[in-house]
Amino acid sequence: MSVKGKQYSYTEISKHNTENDCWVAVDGKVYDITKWIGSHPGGKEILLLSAGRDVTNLFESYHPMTDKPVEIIKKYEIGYLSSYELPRYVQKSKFYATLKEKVRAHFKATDQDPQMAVGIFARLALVYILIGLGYYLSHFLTRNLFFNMILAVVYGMCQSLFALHMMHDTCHAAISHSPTVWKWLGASFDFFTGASLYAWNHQHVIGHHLYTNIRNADPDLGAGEIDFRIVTPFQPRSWYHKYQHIYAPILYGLYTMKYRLQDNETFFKRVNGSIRVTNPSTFDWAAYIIGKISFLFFRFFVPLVILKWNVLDLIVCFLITELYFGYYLTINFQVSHVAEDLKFYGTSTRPDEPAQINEDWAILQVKTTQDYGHGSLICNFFSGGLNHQVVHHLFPSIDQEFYHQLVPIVKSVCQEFGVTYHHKKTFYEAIMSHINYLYKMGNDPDYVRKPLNSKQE
Ligand code: HEM
Repeated sequence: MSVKGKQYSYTEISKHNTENDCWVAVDGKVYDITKWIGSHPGGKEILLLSAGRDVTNLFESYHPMTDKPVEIIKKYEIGYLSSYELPRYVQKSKFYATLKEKVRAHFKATDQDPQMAVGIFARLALVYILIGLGYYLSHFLTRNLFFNMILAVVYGMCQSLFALHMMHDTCHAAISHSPTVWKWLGASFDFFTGASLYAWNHQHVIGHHLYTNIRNADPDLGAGEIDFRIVTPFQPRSWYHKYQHIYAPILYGLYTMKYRLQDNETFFKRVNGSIRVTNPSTFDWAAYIIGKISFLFFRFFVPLVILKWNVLDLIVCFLITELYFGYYLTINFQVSHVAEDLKFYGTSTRPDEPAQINEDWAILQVKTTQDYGHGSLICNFFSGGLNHQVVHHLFPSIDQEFYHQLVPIVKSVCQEFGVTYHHKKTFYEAIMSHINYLYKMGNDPDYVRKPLNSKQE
């Protein structure tokens, strides 16, 4: 058997996940890209995150403007992938290729660089100033509890904008072409918020974006058979789910606190929900440890020891900031994916052989995602462009400032291929659609849709 005809299981390729031994799988083929890592224009960090995995859809969605990677990777082919760790998409349509062609033509015609929007550095500077100012005002300005509670909200807002304008674009390599810029901006997220970008990269880039709304694969849907919410047709219903439209949105506030704790699992247990975590580098470890120390120092040591805050006042203000930050981020993501008319995929329990999703990856992104508030500068700024979530999922490495330009292109290709593009006029409509969905899933057993997994159809 020739080397290229050899079959490899996912357990075999998962062992090759270091700089000196790096394999990936794309479209059912296995590639040993160890020699290419140092030459990758997108940097070695993003390849190491992908190492030892099936990265078909990352490979397709992170090179939207060029076919060069397809040519290069051919040289490194060593065989075939014989089994899968996570669900795989068994449909391949011309939808994404057609869309990418039109998007490329758009950037060429308008002479714009998708990762270098005009306002990009001004926006970055603004959110860095805001997070510093938010911290200063909420801790140093006054000792009046009432004003401090208001300022705690302001600080929560500053952290949210920092995450949505800096961290989120950075994790998707959507700011500049420099892997060094992504690395250091990413580390500054750990420093300023105490949450790990390395953990987020696994949850969001490797998990959520590749397996959107697929039960037991998308980490944003929660794992385990019993969850505090029932949002997919594959979960057992419990009596308390009747009230999930009331309590779930309240619990969303705990998200950032839970997230910081979950970082520890990512680093020590090497798992993030359904996603296997690869070995963190010394840099990742340093960012994580410094992030936790700076969090404890700035959020507790400075106010309690240096500024001599009353403990109870600090706890109240700390919780307000955190709850606000938690709500802001979670609601932003939930209204885009967990709402009426959106699709969910998967199986009730994780089988030995994971689900085959009878769908094309790019089309699934459109079916599982909704936009809101197109044309509203307020929605655009305060959501970090994620009111154009469909475009973001299809082109994660394109800067958020371009999303609104791409919406008409995506809509026209959706129309051509008969795919419904979901859009709510306002944020209020989007949020109500999320709450209604929670209500219907919790209260109407008939609302549970037919499973969309090919294995169960
Ligand atoms: C495994 C084989 C891969 C090959 C052969 C490859 C090849 C390339 C090439 C040739 C470029 C330069 C593109 C240009 O000239 O515009 C590039 C850029 C890039 N790649 Fe990859 N790539 C691979 C995997 C990946 C994966 C899995 C990811 C995502 C997780 C990724 C993310 C990026 C990014 C972010 C850039 C930078 C784009 C820019 O700033 O212009 N690559 N890659």
